[in-house]
Amino acid sequence: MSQRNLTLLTDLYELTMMQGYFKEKDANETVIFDAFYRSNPGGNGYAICAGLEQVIEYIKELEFNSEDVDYLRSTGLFEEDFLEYLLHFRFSGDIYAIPEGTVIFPREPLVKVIAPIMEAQLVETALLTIINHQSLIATKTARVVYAAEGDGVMEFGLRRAQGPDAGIYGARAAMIGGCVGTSNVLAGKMFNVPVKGTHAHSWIMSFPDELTAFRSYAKLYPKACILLVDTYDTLKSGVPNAIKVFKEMKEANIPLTSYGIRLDSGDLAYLSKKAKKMLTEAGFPDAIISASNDLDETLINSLKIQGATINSWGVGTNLITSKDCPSFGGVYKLAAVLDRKTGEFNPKIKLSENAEKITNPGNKAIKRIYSRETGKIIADLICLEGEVYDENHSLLLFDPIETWKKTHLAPNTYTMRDLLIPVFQGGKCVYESPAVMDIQTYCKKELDTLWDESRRLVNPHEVHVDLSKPLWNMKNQLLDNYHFQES
Ligand SMILES: Nc1ncnc2c1ncn2[C@@H]1O[C@H](COP(=O)(O)OP(=O)(O)OP(=O)(O)O)[C@@H](O)[C@H]1O
Ligand SMILES: O=P(O)(O)OC[C@H]1O[C@H](OP(=O)(O)OP(=O)(O)O)[C@H](O)[C@@H]1O
Ligand SMILES: O=C(O)c1cccnc1
Repeated sequence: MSQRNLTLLTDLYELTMMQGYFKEKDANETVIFDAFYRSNPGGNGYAICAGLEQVIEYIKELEFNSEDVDYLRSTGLFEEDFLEYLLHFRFSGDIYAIPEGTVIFPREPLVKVIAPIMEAQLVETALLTIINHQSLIATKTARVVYAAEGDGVMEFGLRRAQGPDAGIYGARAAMIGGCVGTSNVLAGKMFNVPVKGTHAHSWIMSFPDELTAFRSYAKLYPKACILLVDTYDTLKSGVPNAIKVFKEMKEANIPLTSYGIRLDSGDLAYLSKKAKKMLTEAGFPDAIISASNDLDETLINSLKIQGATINSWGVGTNLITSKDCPSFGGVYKLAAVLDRKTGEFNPKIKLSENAEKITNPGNKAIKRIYSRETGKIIADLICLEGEVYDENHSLLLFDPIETWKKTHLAPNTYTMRDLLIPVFQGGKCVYESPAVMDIQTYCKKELDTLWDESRRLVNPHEVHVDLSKPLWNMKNQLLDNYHFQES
């Protein structure tokens, strides 16, 4: 929540390293850090990035107050000159980021921080916790919404979220990923997104009988009258009583605009088909049949295959916790250090036994390449800042590991777009976050740029993320230099 001071929301080592930079190094040395992730969550073919607005709020409000400094002093780890520096600390650097709601792929920088090393180091933890959480939930939601094949998906997870923050910002991310509404009222207010809901079993149980409970609900909420039919017996009591109430509404000339039932237990395929038949025969073919009960994309997909007649889905636990894949795995790595003498960035690389974990050095940009004919993504190209491409020329892409795998794009058959946009310049925010519902609209368009092969839930086709020749050369040069030093 934006009013809180999140300045100390960091791992202790960021602060101990900051003090080290302050004392042992040129504290103002400008560096580049990249935030990126290594593999798509939950076996998905892509991810949706989310959380930038909260990162921006966090950076804008970064400020150590005297209580923060007193607390740090009490740890006994920090010296007075450093604590004094913290009292005047402000973020003064540049940040580039991929806008929220964009389809993203592994290894591409989602956020690039160019700042004095002490500042760039401090923001690592909060930036990652925000981006990792919201991107995870937005991606999970995109899968659930895909399985629902155009039916509305409501986010019902607050009660099962891992605490208030996960509930609030998870709801925000779920809206970005495509939910039609959330049951979370605070999220509705904070982000100006639709709030939706039905009623609980307790409502039915608090009345002497189910019919009276339904009648009372319909009287109060005739315009959004979804009745929960499984408290006692779905087909023998719940659905017949709901039909009775809908008939009474019809007879009283109350317009039946948004009305129907919610199933929350039992065999949802069987019950929905039976309920649909009963509602249709009673003259209510357009009644909404919504379902909930530990749903996720796999179950929704299975229910579709079984011919379930459900057309509205309430999804809680599995979505808000991303239960099958509980973390996003975004990391934040040093990519370059400015050489004050030359004014050039010296690229830095992190080595690993695992080729996937070797970082991409330098000051980078990302070009998204689309087919001019279909508008679909062909590949992403990570290149060095300043590389110039011309869509009127041919383009040769190659796999950065299996370099013999090449794709040749003929002139004028593709278009290119820069993914990273300026967010902070010299410490000043230069970007205004769109409204969440506008991000959702943008995200839907983004998802349309994926081939269906990359959207399918199981074993999706991986979109290629290639390196430009200059970046590939730089990376290999650094690897060679390292091995040369070793030998
Ligand atoms: N036709 C179906 N195919 C696959 N899964 C289903 C089907 N119908 C329901 N499910 C799912 O099976 C799981 C268990 O449902 P089950 O009916 O066993 O328990 P329940 O009726 O929810 O009992 P409870 O009253 O304790 O909630 C839920 O996740 C539910 O969504
Ligand atoms: O199953 P989820 O995907 O997590 O969706 C949210 C669940 O929360 C409610 O159940 P709960 O038992 O908490 O309350 P209720 O009495 O309203 O059913 C609702 O009926 C759903 O089953
Ligand atoms: O409004 C609902 O039906 C609802 C809200 C939260 C959790 N389960 C259901």
